[in-house]
Amino acid sequence: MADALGALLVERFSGGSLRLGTRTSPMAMHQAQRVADLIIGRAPAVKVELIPIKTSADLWPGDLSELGGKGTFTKEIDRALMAAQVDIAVHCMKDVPGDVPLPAGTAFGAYLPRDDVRDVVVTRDGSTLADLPAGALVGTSSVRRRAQLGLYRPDLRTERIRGAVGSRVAKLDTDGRYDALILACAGLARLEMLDRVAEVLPIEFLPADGGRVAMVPAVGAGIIGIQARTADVPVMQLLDEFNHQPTARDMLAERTMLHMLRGHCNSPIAGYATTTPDGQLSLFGMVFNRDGSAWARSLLWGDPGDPATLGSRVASDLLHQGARYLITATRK
Ligand SMILES: NCc1[nH]cc(CCC(=O)O)c1CC(=O)O
Repeated sequence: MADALGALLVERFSGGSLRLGTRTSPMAMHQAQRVADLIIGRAPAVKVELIPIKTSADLWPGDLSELGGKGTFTKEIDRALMAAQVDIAVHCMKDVPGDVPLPAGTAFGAYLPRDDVRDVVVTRDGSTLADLPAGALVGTSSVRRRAQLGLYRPDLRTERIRGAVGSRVAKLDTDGRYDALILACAGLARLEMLDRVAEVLPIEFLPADGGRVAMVPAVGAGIIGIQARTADVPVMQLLDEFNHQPTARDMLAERTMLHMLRGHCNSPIAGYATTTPDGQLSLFGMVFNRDGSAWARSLLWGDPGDPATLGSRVASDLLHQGARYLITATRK
């Protein structure tokens, strides 16, 4: 069979290379290389070039909420994509804002199969959260993680820690300030640092589980999305071949919920969709106040053919429970 798309891509990039925009951290570069390898595997005649782009979030050492919040991880890359300085952009979906529309004329054409969604505990000596005494200091910049720690372990203290994942772990090891970090399992896996995982946190609180701290994942956790210009037909067709349907379903359910909650980047919102063994799509959503002492939660099932409806049902349920109040109360 003639490879029509292959030929189309060769023609499209005959004058140069397919340029892939990415953030510059080791984790981002690893993800970008994964996407580059996929493209090279599919269309070996097309040259692929990684274009590392520093975003305002990477350049700003302080609190992200002071930077204006919206899209600090994506703004500069969005701009390069719209100006056709890059042809695709690779993002952690967790970092793509839910309260602003995607830049006009761009869309996520592919989601790669979802990686582990769970958060993990990293300590110097491998001790778990249960081992940490009252007053121990946990490093995390995530309002979602802080609220859930507050809900289950209000005796622990938390403090913001920023920077690339590898440098956070180095800081934990060397400066003795933090007793533990909470990080994404997927990020550590991409950095080949899974040996540092002291405890994988469950995504649900189960008394039978010894009452361990639960961490409902962030919307989009473990999902790499590939964005392109919708008018760029050959590229959009290529992305469509890479798109993993079950992951795309999860993503649509979770992000519909996030849009309807109008969550800003500083709102403690968690959401996790998955296909259950009986073929239904489930979505678990939670919204917290800052210290986790107040929250709303919803778990609903729906038709896997219509993830958006499930997302909006869970959002409505959360809104009926006062989610909007929780979100506005956490806005700075
Ligand atoms: N906010 C940073 C960020 N964005 C995505 C990941 C990990 C990979 C993922 O969940 O997609 C991380 C690191 C972390 O939270 O520890």
